[in-house]
Amino acid sequence: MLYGELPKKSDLQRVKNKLDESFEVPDQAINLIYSLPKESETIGLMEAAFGVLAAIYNPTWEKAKNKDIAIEIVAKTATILANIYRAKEGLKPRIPQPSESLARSFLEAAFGGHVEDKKVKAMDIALILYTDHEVPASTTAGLVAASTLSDLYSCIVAALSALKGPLHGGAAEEAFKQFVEIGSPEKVDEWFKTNILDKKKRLMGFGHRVYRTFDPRGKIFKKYAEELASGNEQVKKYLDIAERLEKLGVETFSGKGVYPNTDFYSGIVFYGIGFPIYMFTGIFALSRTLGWLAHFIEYVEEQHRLIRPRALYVGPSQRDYVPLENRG
Ligand SMILES: CC(=O)SCCNC(=O)CCNC(=O)[C@H](O)C(C)(C)COP(=O)(O)OP(=O)(O)OC[C@H]1O[C@@H](n2cnc3c(N)ncnc32)[C@H](O)[C@@H]1OP(=O)(O)O
Ligand SMILES: O=C([O-])CC(=O)C(=O)O
Repeated sequence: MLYGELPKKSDLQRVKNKLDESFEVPDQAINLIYSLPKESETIGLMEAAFGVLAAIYNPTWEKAKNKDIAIEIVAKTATILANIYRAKEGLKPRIPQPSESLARSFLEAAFGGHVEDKKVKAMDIALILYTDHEVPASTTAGLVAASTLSDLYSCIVAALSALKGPLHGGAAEEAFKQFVEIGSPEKVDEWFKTNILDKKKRLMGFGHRVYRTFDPRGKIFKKYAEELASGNEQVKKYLDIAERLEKLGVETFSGKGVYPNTDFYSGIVFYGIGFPIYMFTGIFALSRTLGWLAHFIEYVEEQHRLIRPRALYVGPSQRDYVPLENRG
């Protein structure tokens, strides 16, 4: 993602070492997370923590250093997100430790002990599937910040703020909330009729600005949701609800090119790994951080220009200034 080529063994080891030695974050970032109310929203907490890192590190752009800073940021994102979970669950702070994968280091820091292989594998796949997707709203927001030569940590804050919305990265949480609201597979049809057909609500986890067919990542998430559902009745119930809802959604909306997107099944995977709904967008962010950084660095190093759109003024050509006291 960062270097444009698959690494040689020695390159991979160098990147892995850099990642493993970068999990520490300044105490002020962890203290800030723990000082805020437990109900605080996850992406807001990530923005706050990254604001602290931006203030303390404030790195300048240097070709020789940018990619190393990117790896440091990915490691620190895992630390921040694991500790947001721990703070919200009333657990003590814990720094991720080196392991065979970022997925394992992150999960074991969050949950505070050994995590079974099938959950680590599902997390690893989720980190890969969400890593990058061209220039969606969050990447665009971060690119605008990067184009001003703002520091890389601040660019992440910009990207996070756009990711959070339910039309973008927040959709996995909204999709899963639908499954919870429905409650059982036999209630899907009635819920769909009332909410989607009659009240004309948007079916969350469906539709995409680019795809006019099934999002290929959704099929892979579904496969891992199925694996996590085996032996877990609660996950199986949500999967059954999702499958029925998917069928009704495709029957109703495929004519408009609206199909399930990557967020439709990902929440079931995150829930199956053991995370509550409030973590879903944060996990998306943990994965997408690498893709964002690759875009920012490529843009600044290879085609840098300040991003500054113009607007076409369509109002009246002449307006007189009326003093406040004369405005009625
Ligand atoms: C990782 C990601 O960010 S993936 C996207 C995650 N977001 C969601 O799942 C939220 C739900 N989806 C949506 O709101 C939209 O599909 C978006 C914002 C993602 C993309 O929207 P656009 O490409 O701009 O589609 P647009 O809003 O123009 O809709 C086109 C038509 O499809 C319909 N449509 C699009 N998405 C949906 C949906 N989820 N449910 C019902 N109808 C939909 C619209 O009502 C519209 O119908 P019309 O032509 O009869 O008015
Ligand atoms: O590409 C988009 O518009 C949304 C996105 O980030 C994704 O699908 O991963």
